[in-house]
Amino acid sequence: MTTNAKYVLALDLGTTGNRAILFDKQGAIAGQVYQEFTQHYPQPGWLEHDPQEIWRDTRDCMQQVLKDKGVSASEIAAIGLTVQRETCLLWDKTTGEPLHNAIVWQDRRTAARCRELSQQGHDADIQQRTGLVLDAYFSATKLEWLLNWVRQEKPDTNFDNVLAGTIDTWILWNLTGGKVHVTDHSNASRTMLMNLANQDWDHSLLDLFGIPAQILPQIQPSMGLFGKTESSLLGEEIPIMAIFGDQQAALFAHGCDRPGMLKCTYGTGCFLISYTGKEVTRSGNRLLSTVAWTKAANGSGTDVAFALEGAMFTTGACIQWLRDGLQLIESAAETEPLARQVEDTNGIYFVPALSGLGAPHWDMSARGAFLGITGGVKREHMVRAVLESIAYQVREVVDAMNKDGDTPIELLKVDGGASQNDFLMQFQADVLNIPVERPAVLDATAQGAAFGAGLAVGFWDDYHKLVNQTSIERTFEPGDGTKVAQDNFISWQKAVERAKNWVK
Ligand SMILES: Nc1ncnc2c1ncn2[C@@H]1O[C@H](COP(=O)(O)OP(=O)(O)O)[C@@H](O)[C@H]1O
Ligand SMILES: O=P(O)(O)OC[C@H](O)CO
Repeated sequence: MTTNAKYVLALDLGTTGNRAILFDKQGAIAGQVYQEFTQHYPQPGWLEHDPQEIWRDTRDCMQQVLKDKGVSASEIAAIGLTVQRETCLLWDKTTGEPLHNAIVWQDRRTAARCRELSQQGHDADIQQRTGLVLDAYFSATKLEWLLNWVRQEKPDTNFDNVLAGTIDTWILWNLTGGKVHVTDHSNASRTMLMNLANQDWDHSLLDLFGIPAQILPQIQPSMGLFGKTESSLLGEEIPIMAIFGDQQAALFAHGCDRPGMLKCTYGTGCFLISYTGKEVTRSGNRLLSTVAWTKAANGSGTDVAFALEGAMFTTGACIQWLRDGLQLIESAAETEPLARQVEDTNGIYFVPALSGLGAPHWDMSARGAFLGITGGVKREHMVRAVLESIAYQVREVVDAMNKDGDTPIELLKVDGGASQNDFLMQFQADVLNIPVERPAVLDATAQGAAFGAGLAVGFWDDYHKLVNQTSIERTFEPGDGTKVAQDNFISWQKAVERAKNWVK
């Protein structure tokens, strides 16, 4: 680390947009640049991203934030990278060209393949090995699909030149000028190809999905040196010192490093994660066992922290759909005043299953629905019903976590883009009947990546001091709406049952 290091640079590459954020020595945001990017929907239930667009935006955001703030590369101690998980791609290492768009975690094109694997009796074995529920959400069947597509559409492809990876691996490879092909344990644990017991690629699963081991990246601890940026990128080499899946990064930023501590991130989807300790904990209620983060142990080996997770696929994505699909609103922020203009939803319920349902249902064939529409329903009711449905989903996952754990959840720590919606947060506190605590820095994913990188490079030295200085901006206490919200939750669950198994 250079002596004049003043910042850590976090690259937070989400499903909706990419961000570069500078964090100063106090752990506060010193500057940021954000760019939303294109969602490609080639068929119903499919979703792709252009990997080159993600890389270009990442590079531009990085260069722009330095320029805006007049910061030089020598002032950056390290880079921390955090990404949307499971989304994966193949590329040619000689040309750097992707062979196909990246298939996004929300994409359901491999649902039939998952059902086939389930009929063949693979569920329990896959869950035992990976901690995950057999579902199209994870990378394994997406990579299988991509490989089959290449074999069919580009039969001359030389697979010795093909590399595979999740978004962290793709960006790391580009940041390092094509030198480093690596991922970290938190991202690898979401591929459905990593064995939780030894945190390495599971060869029987690679065989099952027909994935050649040599195209996969090496797996490294989440905190430690991954490589250095190519000097032409920012003027000087900068070490990349941390990589996390974005949801695990947020857990790290919230200081959740003791069993029972948990957080919920409200982004494109909602992800409730609870730190469980140094051993794998298994859920009896269809939650995922996953790696929280890892670091090289003193001496030898790796220290591994595990978590339980409830993943809800489309929450902020439904707000984007109101804006871009239905064109019912002009901005996400507008949902709050609109929802407040009406007393209730006028009897309608929204099922936010735009990409099927994740935890605790795991129904790949559920689809979104408005139920209970009558002639008096206005756009304000529809907007309100969408916001309420986000909170109801979180309630279902909190219920599942409560069934799994010995101690009931008494507080929900939140973050993410949609957590800035006060109406939603108050409704969340009401429907859970517990307080909801919102930090001043809503981008906990970026903060987690920065903290991991800064601690690994010695820019900061005390994790607990760092996370404790993050201030709470507001706590939402359960209010007058609690009884009604809880009654309506029961009706909403009935609506969800109607929308399940929709696509045959
Ligand atoms: N005020 C708001 N009310 C509701 N949703 C919001 C609000 N602001 C942002 N969002 C939603 O939050 C999401 C973006 O949050 P972010 O944490 O950046 O997501 P990601 O990391 O998935 O890209 C978008 O889906 C957007 O619609
Ligand atoms: O893009 P986000 O922040 O909603 O996160 C996406 C998750 O990582 C998908 O598992």
